[in-house]
Amino acid sequence: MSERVSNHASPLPGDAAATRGKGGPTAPAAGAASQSPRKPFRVQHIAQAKERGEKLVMLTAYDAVTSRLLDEAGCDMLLVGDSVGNVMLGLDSTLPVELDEMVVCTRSVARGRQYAMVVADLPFGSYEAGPKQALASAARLMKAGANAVKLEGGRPRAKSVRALTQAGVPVVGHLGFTPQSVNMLGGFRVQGRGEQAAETLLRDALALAEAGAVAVVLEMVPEPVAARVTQECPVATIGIGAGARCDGQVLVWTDMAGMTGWKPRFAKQFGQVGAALTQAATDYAQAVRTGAFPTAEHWFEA
Ligand SMILES: Nc1nc2c(c(=O)[nH]1)N[C@@H](CNc1ccc(C(=O)N[C@@H](CCC(=O)O)C(=O)O)cc1)CN2
Ligand SMILES: CC(C)(CO)C(=O)C(=O)O
Ligand SMILES: [Mg+2]
Repeated sequence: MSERVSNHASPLPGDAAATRGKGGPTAPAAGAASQSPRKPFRVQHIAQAKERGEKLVMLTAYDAVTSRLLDEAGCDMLLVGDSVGNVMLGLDSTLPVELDEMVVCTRSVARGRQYAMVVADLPFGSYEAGPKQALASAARLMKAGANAVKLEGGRPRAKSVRALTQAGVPVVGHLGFTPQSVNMLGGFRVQGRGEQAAETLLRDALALAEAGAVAVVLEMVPEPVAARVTQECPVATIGIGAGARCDGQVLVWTDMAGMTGWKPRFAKQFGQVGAALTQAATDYAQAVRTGAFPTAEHWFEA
């Protein structure tokens, strides 16, 4: 059985914590005798998935603890998104996020996972000046443990995508609504509506693929347009608010897990982790105040 299929087998069976970190990245999961062991998801598996019609699964992650949990869930790729600005830093856009901050998050996520491929966003201002700047910034993310970088934009980025690719840095593109350009795009709006805009989007995707991009994220693109790009573009598309006919899907993990009250319309809550966390903290607070915690098992005798 192929490597790729094994990545779709259920994640670490049994007690994942017990097997974690003991045998290195290709260690077979305990009790998986009939299945081939899960192997690290690598760049060639992206093309393999598109070819076979197997969906790519990507979530964002910003720290080691979350990285470990999402890796155990069987995610193919973890995106260290500049959405860390919105989600973790309390900002209202991704623009203020610094490369130094992305480096810290990337290092944390890379340490937390075992199998998932780590893709790190190049933040606003760290690559737009051209291939030299893009390579210098990407190198910092790769040294921090990223396996690929993501950058926003189409044809104007083609030269940089080529330079990074030739330097050994896999690049994921990002088209449609590109949050770093929110000021130019005039708000959080669907992109690629209308024949001409759709054509532009397709040309941008083809240019990124031609320049060596290994995948392209499509954000807030009309469903039929994303489907057409997916069909005509030789590299995998990963959609967010772009319909089900993309080669894969990505969501911001806190949106997916139900950590916040607000979420974009394109996100779905697959759990109520926010409510669970609040409940746990409420129980803790009550236990402290009533003296129910700690008890002897949590303290030390002389
Ligand atoms: N947490 C969260 N933060 C994010 C993203 C995310 O994925 N989730 N992704 C990036 C930003 N992208 C968006 C995309 C859309 C919106 C948005 O505000 N959408 C409105 C309006 C959309 C419309 O109809 O035009 C809605 O109701 O869904 C906000 C940030 C970075 N920050
Ligand atoms: C997931 C995605 C594509 C949303 O804009 C992203 O780039 C991020 O989280 O930073
Ligand atoms: Mg981003």
